[in-house]
Amino acid sequence: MSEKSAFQDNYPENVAHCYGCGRLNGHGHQIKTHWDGEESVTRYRPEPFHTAVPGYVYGGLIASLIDCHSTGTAAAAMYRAEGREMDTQPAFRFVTGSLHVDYLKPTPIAGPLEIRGRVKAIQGRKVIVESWVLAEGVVTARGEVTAVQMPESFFAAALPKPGAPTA
Ligand SMILES: CCCCCCCCCC(=O)SCCNC(=O)CCNC(=O)[C@H](O)C(C)(C)COP(=O)(O)OP(=O)(O)OC[C@H]1O[C@@H](n2cnc3c(N)ncnc32)[C@H](O)[C@@H]1OP(=O)(O)O
Repeated sequence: MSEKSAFQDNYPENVAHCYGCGRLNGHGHQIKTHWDGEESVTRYRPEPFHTAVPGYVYGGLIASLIDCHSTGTAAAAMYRAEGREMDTQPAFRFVTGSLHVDYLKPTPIAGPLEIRGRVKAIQGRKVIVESWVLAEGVVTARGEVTAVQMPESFFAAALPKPGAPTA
């Protein structure tokens, strides 16, 4: 992996459609996360339609940014722990087990946001990541995600059952 490529650019194609972080989801946020020393960092510019109260960002977007920033950080941390590049096999794939967000201050919608994360613990198949959202250097939200390595059954469950009606 080049130092410049984002964590999400290395996700295998079959997990690259996530609304928050999938590079193959044209309707999604397509966040890009990198290491900055021991911290991970994502920069994201909200759009006017991400409004909660005029002038401020919708909390669901903030939760989504924390979520995908943190699951990406979890995956990158597991590669780091094994001394492996993110484009090597077998791939680590993480999903959200739990997502907690504290909204500390209204988040201004004008200007870019920075999401920063730090790994609190790696425990077996689980990585706990603490993340912060900053607007103009001020922390407006804090989150904690327990990311769990995705079991293979996750893929099987997503496949339509033979004979099942389609929407
Ligand atoms: C890197 C590529 C990533 C690309 C996609 C990123 C998308 C990320 C953002 C998302 O939106 S993901 C979608 C939302 N999340 C889900 O739909 C997950 C639904 N839940 C599940 O599929 C399963 O419950 C889960 C995979 C999370 C856990 O099932 P397992 O059968 O693997 O759990 P298991 O019982 O073996 O527990 C493994 C460890 O995780 C812990 N754990 C399980 N569920 C948890 C939970 N919900 N919260 C916190 N911890 C949890 C569990 O306690 C245990 O810890 P310990 O080893 O310390 O005992």
